[in-house]
Amino acid sequence: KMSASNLKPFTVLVEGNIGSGKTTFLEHFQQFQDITLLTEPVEEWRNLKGWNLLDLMYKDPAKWAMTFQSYVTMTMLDMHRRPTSTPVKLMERSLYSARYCFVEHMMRNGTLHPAQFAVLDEWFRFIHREIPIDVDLIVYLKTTPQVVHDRIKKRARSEEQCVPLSYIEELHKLHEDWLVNRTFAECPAPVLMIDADLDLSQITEEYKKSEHQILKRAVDVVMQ
Ligand SMILES: Cc1cc2cn([C@H]3C[C@H](O)[C@@H](CO)O3)c(=O)nc2[nH]1
Repeated sequence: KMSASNLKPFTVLVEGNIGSGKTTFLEHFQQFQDITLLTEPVEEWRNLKGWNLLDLMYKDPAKWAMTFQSYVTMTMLDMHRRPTSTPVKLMERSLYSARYCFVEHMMRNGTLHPAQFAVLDEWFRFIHREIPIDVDLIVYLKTTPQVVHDRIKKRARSEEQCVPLSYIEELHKLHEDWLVNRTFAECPAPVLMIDADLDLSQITEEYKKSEHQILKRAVDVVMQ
């Protein structure tokens, strides 16, 4: 029974590298009224009381990565905890990709000082232990670094223009280790992989496949 104030909607995390088409994927599901879409709050990261934390972070990572990632953590927790009245909730990225992809990368490459990493890691562990975060499915938009690097250039989001291919490659490897190889971190839900290298015209077929899986699983879960 799909109660109106749905306490535990079927929650899907949409994960993938920068430029992998997450926002486009979410927009595809706007056609369904039974789904709440929560896109990544990039605009909040670009304007917190007038401060563009995203730009500050890209311009001087050593100085601003900690500030940026701690604000990202708060905005992600806000999204996880957002009550929805629909039976299905799609979220762009998560506390998990925040910790296992971005923070992990910034610690490994020395952008985050070990003491800063320790604080962010403790925040993640505390939240993970004390606050129920429900995830039922992860849709992984799998891409190759060169393809998304070209898209980032085309998309021309100003803050990202200096992002080197090496950064995209490292983020790709962390997504693969987390969601595919399962080498270093827990995966909180089953993973549905989508070939997101496909360009817009071809990818709608790919989305339709996931549509069936998402809506079918959602019905199974909610009708239990
Ligand atoms: C959870 C999470 C999302 C996220 C995005 N970003 C960056 C990558 C992109 O340039 C931009 C929008 O996704 O923000 C980041 O540095 N750290 C993040 N952590």
